[in-house]
Amino acid sequence: MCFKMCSCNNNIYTYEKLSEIKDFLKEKIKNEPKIGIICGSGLGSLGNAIADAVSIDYADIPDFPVSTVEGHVGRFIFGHIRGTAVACMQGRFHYYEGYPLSICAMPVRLMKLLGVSYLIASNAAGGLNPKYKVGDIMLQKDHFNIMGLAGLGPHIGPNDSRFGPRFFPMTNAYDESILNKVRQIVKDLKMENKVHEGVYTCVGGPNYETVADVRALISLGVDSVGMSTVHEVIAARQCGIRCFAFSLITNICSTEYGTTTEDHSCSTEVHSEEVLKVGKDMEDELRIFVEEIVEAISQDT
Ligand SMILES: O=P(O)(O)O[C@H]1O[C@H](CO)[C@@H](O)[C@H]1O
Ligand code: HPA
Repeated sequence: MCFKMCSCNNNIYTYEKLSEIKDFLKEKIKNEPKIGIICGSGLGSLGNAIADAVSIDYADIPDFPVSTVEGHVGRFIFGHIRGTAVACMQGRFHYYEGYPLSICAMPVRLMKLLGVSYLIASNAAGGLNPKYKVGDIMLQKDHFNIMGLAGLGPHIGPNDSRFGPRFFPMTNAYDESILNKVRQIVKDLKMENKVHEGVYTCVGGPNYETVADVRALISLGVDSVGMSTVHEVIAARQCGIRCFAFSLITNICSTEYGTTTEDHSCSTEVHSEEVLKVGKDMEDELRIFVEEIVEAISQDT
C-alpha cells in the first residue's frame, strides 16, 4: 500500500480497511484488550511487563506502516499486565517520518475496534519548565495543539461517524479520574520529588527546537515538548477512549545560546542518544509505574 497521500483527505485507513486489520489481529490474540499502551522513544521496555505475550511485527500486518525511527521497535504486544488484557505498541508513527497525522493516529482507531477503552500514551520530551530535571516525569494535564492551530490533525477531511463525531470537545482530554488514581500511585511509590503535572506540545520535528522556539513555547505556557501523542489523544477522544499520558523528561531545552566547543558542537545541544539513554536508565521505574496505572484503571468500571 502506498503511504504517500494527501495529508488532508483520502485517508486510506477507512473503517472497512481497519476492520480487516482488526480481524487479522483478532485471529492471533486470545483476549480483547481493555487498555492500549503506546511506548515512547526508548520506552519500549514498558512492553516487557506483559504476560502471555503475543508479539506481532508491524511489518507482518497487511497494509500496516512500519516504524522507521531508532527507539521504536515496531510491533504490537498483546497480553496481560496484572491480569488486565492490554494492547501495547512498541513503536509509534511520527509526522516527520513522512506519515500524515491520520496515519500517525490510525493505530488508536484500530485499538478502539479491538475493544480498547483506555489509552496510556508515553513520550520522551524536552523539559521547558525550569523546575524540571532530566529523568523527571510529567503527567499530561493538557496539551497545546500547535499543529492543530496550523490546520493539521488526524481527523481532517471527510468524517466517518463510526470513528466518532465531526465536532467534539477536548476540555477534559486527559481523564481527571485516571489522573487522580495516578496521583495516588505517585504518592504510594514515593515519586513526588520527580513527578510534575503540565502541558505538552507536539512539534513537527525532526529537528529539536531553536532557542527562540523554546522561549516562545515557554511564553505560551508549555511545560514539555515532543513530536507525538497529541494527535493520538485527539483520535482517542473522538472515538470515546479515556486518556492518560505522560512525558519522560529526557533533556532540558535550552533558553540560552550555548558556546561552541572545539568539535564545533554546542554545549547546550540535545542529541537523540541522550534521549534514548534516559529512557533506558528509567525503564525499571517506569515499568512499575505503568503496571500500577494499568491495575488502577482496571479497577474502574
Ligand atoms: O514522542 P516519542 O515517540 O517518545 O519520541 C520523541 O523522541 C524523538 C526525538 O528524540 C521524537 O520522536 C520525539 O517525539
Ligand atoms: N524536543 C522535541 N522532541 C523531543 C525532545 C525535545 O527537546 N526531547 C525528546 N523528544
